[in-house]
Amino acid sequence: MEQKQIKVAIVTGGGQGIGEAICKRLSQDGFKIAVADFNLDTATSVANTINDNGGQAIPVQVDVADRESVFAAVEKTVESLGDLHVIVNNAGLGPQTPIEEITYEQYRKVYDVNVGGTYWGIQAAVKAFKELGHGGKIINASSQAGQVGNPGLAVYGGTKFAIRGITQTAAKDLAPLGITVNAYCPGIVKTPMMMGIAQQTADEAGKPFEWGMEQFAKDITLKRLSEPEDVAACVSYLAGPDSNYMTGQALIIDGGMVFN
Ligand SMILES: NC(=O)C1=CN([C@@H]2O[C@H](COP(=O)(O)OP(=O)(O)OC[C@H]3O[C@@H](n4cnc5c(N)ncnc54)[C@H](O)[C@@H]3O)[C@@H](O)[C@H]2O)C=CC1
Ligand SMILES: CC(=O)C(C)=O
Repeated sequence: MEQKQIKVAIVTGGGQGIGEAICKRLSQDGFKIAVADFNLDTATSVANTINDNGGQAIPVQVDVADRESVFAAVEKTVESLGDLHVIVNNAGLGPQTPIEEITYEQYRKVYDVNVGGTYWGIQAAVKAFKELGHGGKIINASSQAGQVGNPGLAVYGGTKFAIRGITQTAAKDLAPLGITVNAYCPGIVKTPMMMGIAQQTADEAGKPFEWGMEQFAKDITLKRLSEPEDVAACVSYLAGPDSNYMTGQALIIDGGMVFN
């Protein structure tokens, strides 16, 4: 029987929402976790909860839009936790940006975090995997909004389509190094980001919050909003050994958002 080896994962945007659920789930799966977030307070709170529950976690402050900051976060993870096997490039921004009102600043900010953060996370992880002398798993956050156009989300959706393309390309580039690269595409998940998008949509139409959420939730096949833990369960599969022969894929969570 194969010996269970303790593995190490870094999760960006781990301080709240989907990233927090991923940190907690991968800890339950036996990973040591670096909870990496722009917000050190929330990262520390998530790491403390994991440690209080018998896991091993450290908080790491990172700005994923800043290449040096991402490399430093990955280096700190390896120094503190002894290894690195998985990076989850989860941090993202999702503002509503009606097409005629997109500004240069909005476009730059969202692309720097969502797309830049994915490039830098991939590069920093590859450097660490090479130095450690083994392969690894890179997991990127796309979205159902990276499969189909969503109203008012031209900037965000553009980044999430880009992340699918980067995932496919990196999978081919990195396969010779024993590194797999996959993405997860959540539907509509109960997190602060999604609440913000629904509120902004409602405000722009002069309608209540529930109407704003319904614009995104009406096509969900399973007829309920996704919990962050639903997404974390899929990421658990991508981070674990059962997905070893899978690369370049974008795992769609609630296909109904896409196939309706
Ligand atoms: N909530 C949803 O319905 C969906 C979310 N997603 C994706 O899942 C990922 C997580 O989303 P949520 O948990 O909903 O978001 P959220 O807004 O609730 O949490 C995002 C986390 O990322 C951190 N963050 C933001 N900018 C950062 C930066 N520059 N450097 C480091 N950390 C930064 C924030 O501090 C926060 O803790 C995002 O990539 C998002 O695009 C995809 C599909 C649906
Ligand atoms: C936030 C998001 O990814 C949506 C609406 O698909």
